Amino acid sequence: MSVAAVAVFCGSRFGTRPAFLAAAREMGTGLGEAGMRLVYGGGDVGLMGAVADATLLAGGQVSGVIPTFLQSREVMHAGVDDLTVTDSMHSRKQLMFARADAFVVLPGGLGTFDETMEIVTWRQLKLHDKPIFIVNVAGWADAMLAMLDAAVHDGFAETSALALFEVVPDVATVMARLTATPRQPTTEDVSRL
Ligand SMILES: Nc1ncnc2c1ncn2[C@@H]1O[C@H](COP(=O)(O)O)[C@@H](O)[C@H]1O
Repeated sequence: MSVAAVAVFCGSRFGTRPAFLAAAREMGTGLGEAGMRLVYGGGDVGLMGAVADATLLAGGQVSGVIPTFLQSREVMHAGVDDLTVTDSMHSRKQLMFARADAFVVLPGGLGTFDETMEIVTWRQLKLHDKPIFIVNVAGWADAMLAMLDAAVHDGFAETSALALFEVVPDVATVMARLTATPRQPTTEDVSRL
């Protein structure tokens, strides 16, 4: 069975290039059409909102997880099937992790970098073994990937750290990989965080 639920990390802004919004919409449409549930940050802003809107438009299911203090800043999405309000950023991230079988990173800013590094380092610590895909739309992730390469070059990470995630060029490729990826167990992972 392929993955059932996919957490998407991406920007709360649209970014400057049209390719970013196009990728977010394509991602949401792909998940909806594939019958995979979107797990995301629960906001109705930027690329986050665009992924959720496109998933819903394609007939898909959406789980949003938003902390109380961001409810107004990220404009909690009123249209999602299942919206959970958490008491902290940490519990938001933990719940998103628990609900997802795989992680997809689309273009974004500091929050997206934080979420990406956390889920990668949790895998490095063997707290989970769920697949992580970084979609390098229009090269937006080049600088982040260069930083990781530098960590290996400078002796702060093993070369094997670069295999904790997979870099794909576009949404079509990540959808093909998600479809081919068997579902991983979820509950045991959560209890160790
Ligand atoms: N420090 C943060 N840790 C986790 N998540 C964060 C943090 N700062 C912002 N976020 C969330 O990430 C997404 C995207 O943020 P961008 O900065 O636009 O990439 C958003 O839901 C933030 O709440």
